[in-house]
Amino acid sequence: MKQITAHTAAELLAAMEKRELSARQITAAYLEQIEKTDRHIGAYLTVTAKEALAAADAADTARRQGRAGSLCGLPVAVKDNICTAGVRTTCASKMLADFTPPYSATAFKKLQAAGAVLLGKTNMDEFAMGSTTENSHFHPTKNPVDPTRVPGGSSGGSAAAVASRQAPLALGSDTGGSIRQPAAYCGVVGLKPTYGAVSRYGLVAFASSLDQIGPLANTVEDVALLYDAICGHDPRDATSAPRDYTPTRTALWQDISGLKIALPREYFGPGLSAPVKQGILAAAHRFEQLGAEIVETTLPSLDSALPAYYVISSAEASSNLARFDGVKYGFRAAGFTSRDEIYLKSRSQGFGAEVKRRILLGSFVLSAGYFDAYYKKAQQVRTLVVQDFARILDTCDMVLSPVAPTTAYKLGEKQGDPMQMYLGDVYTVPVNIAGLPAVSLPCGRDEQGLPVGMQLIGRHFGEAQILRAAHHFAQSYREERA
Ligand SMILES: NC(=O)C[C@H](N)C(=O)O
Repeated sequence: MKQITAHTAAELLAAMEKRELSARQITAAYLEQIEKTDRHIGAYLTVTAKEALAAADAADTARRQGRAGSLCGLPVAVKDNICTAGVRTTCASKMLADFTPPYSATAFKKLQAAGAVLLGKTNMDEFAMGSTTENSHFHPTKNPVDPTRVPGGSSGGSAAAVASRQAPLALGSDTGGSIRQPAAYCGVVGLKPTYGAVSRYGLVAFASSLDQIGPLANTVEDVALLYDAICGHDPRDATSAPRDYTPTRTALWQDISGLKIALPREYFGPGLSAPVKQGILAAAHRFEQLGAEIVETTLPSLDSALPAYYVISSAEASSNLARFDGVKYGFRAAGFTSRDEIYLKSRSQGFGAEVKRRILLGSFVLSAGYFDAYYKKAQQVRTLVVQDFARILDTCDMVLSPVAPTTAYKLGEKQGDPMQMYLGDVYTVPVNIAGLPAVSLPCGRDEQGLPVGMQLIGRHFGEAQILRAAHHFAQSYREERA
């Protein structure tokens, strides 16, 4: 018999439906796995063991009484920038190290309403700024595939939790690749939903025009299951899209023959490593064998999307993070003699180096005299990126793309070189800039056995279609490896 934690969420759900397993057994098994392995991985910042077992019992009761929601009894890990009422939500920052929110994010409320069980809160780069989870105030997270390497970021804790079987499902957030890149580095599946598909209410804001909450799991089906539970209109988020969301999970098995998949040639420029290039080309070939058509195309805005992202996201961050001033809530430095000194000392001591870098960069590009040259220009580039994708997706169903230029690198390798770190986001940020959905999933391994990821970028609200293509790909890829 397989260990409980070796199952997919869909399998666990089926086992609970047949009364072969209880939510308590499942939750206890994951808590035990956390206890055993998280010392070496560092995926979690907070583990809510007692509350999880109580929630599992409540889920078992609900199921017995015929009130089981779509995630009834399934454990889930939640990134620590998603507010959970009564449970510490730190954003992996000293600034919020003792912050317990009085309310929950809508996405988390939806999980609870569906019967999910919170296992704990996962590590991340401080305020989601970074690509390695090394920018956490608390500790770095290690990649479960090779603990000398980074798990990616900023949702590195969520990806590592799923990859090390410390959770079957996890929520992350993605501003410029923060779900997709750690999924790729850890060899799991992650979805960045269409901007507006999942409520941002209760997600601590980094860059409001780019942030989205999304699911991570070991299979495409589990990602679909979790996405179906969290998407939907929310009047508390003014950018949430009022529309009908049809379940994506049930559509996964529909045929994909005849799908048109675009492959822009700019992806293959300098910087793309050989193993990732091979993985993407092999994936394209596999899609052709599955009956899809690969269409070569161009994405001329690719190179300018990256600087535009860092201008826009930092500008928005400098404004969003102004609320952390040592007065209303969060960290307050000791030894001040004036109001200005509270601000100055609290922010100087409460934020880490990367967060300060982004605030400075953001304030600079918004300042009088520089606004037109940087911020306005970046917004113009944003329009070009939107137009590029619109042109491609007018005739093609989706775009096939690398997730990151390389596989997971060593801990500490890029820590002192922020520019190198930023360059790793070249393939993921255009998707946020255009507000499109994209799923990241494994498509190969390099010589050292490290996972290579690919992403499928869809039309706005085209989650069902990209998940379907990803599911077919993963099925055939797994069959071959087995
Ligand atoms: N937040 C993200 O999506 C990660 C991106 N690497 C950033 O630092 O902005």
